[in-house]
Amino acid sequence: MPPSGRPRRLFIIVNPYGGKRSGRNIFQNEVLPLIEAAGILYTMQETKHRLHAQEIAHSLDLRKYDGIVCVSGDGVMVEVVNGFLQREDWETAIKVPLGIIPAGTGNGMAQSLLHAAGEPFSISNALFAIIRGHKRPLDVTSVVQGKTRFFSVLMLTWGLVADVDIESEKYRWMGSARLEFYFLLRVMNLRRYNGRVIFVPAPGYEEVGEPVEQTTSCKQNGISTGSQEDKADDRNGETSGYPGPSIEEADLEWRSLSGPFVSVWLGNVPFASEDAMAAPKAEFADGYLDCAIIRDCPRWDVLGLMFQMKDGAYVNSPYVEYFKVKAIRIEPGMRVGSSNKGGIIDSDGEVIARGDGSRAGGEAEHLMAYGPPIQLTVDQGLATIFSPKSR
Ligand SMILES: Nc1ncnc2c1ncn2[C@@H]1O[C@H](COP(=O)(O)OP(=O)(O)OP(=O)(O)O)[C@@H](O)[C@H]1O
Repeated sequence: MPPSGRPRRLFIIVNPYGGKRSGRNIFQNEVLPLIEAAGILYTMQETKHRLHAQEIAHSLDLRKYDGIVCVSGDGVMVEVVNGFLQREDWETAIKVPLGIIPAGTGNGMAQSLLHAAGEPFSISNALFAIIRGHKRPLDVTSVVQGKTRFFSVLMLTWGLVADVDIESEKYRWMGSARLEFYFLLRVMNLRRYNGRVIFVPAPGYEEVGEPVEQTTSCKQNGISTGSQEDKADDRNGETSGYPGPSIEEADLEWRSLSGPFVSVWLGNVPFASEDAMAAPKAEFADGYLDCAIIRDCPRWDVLGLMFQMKDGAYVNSPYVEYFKVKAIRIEPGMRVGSSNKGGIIDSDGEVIARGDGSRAGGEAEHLMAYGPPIQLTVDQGLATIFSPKSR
């Protein structure tokens, strides 16, 4: 990379399938002319299937490029992060700057970056950020259950939001109205999930929830902690690459909130999509996750909260508990009134656990089981992302 920080050589991954299937057009008509005018050399590759971007990021010769740009939704960029962190040379790989040109349904990262710099959401603004070469560090969250890991840079949802996002897929023929339609259906028949979240609060949030007696260790809960022992297991076992941050249980003050929950939303960046500011106080590299949790809430108030999502004002409601954590463990339970129906846990658009007894047509087996605890730990500023210069 030249001293100016401007990239000279980029690897560009285009998802022709995401969003309105416009990735290829956006690349040809909006990205290519500006990349060429800026004198940037590039290699372009279209994704051919799910997890293709992860495979590319896992095997690419990164010495040849100053950055990897995704013309896609958030999902493909998250695959790239996971591919980087599964490499033997993950420590170098994860420092390769990522760029995002919004071409998906969920464009939360692009909107978060542009909004933070006071710039309107547009493809050209996202592209200028990459060409200018400004960068910022980005937190990476390790989502862990036993020896299974997923790396997230955006969010994790359990309860109402995950149910609406995932279960409304069957109404895709409605276009974007499917989300509002299904949300209304869910509000009229509001589900609440039993369970508990335990967490290490960020400074300033030490009073949230109840203190937890530290008698159960992560190990007993089936959580791999990134300890020396786990790192040895990783070397011998199926996992190579980044083992996740190390957390020393005994030194941490854990607190808890018990369900039932209507919605649990954990965010690393402010926007979940172009028009949903789910975590208004989230920062890219503060080393914390923002939690917005709704427990008891009358159903028509839930509806009101959704109308205040655009600018993040919903977090001021007395029905929303909003706080920051360094680590959080979700212990997901069954729906209130049911002994066998659990919910959905979705991280960065990927269903990672599903306890509702169904598997949508063609959906791959889920990464994690619904029921055992799932732990999230944040690694401050581990990744790097091209970003418009902050104000
Ligand atoms: N050629 C392809 N065929 C099918 N799926 C693909 C292809 N290329 C990528 N994918 C998958 O498409 C999914 C969504 O991609 P992307 O991140 O671009 O959009 P999104 O906004 O997250 O989701 P979507 O627009 O599909 O709702 C990813 O899980 C990715 O693995």
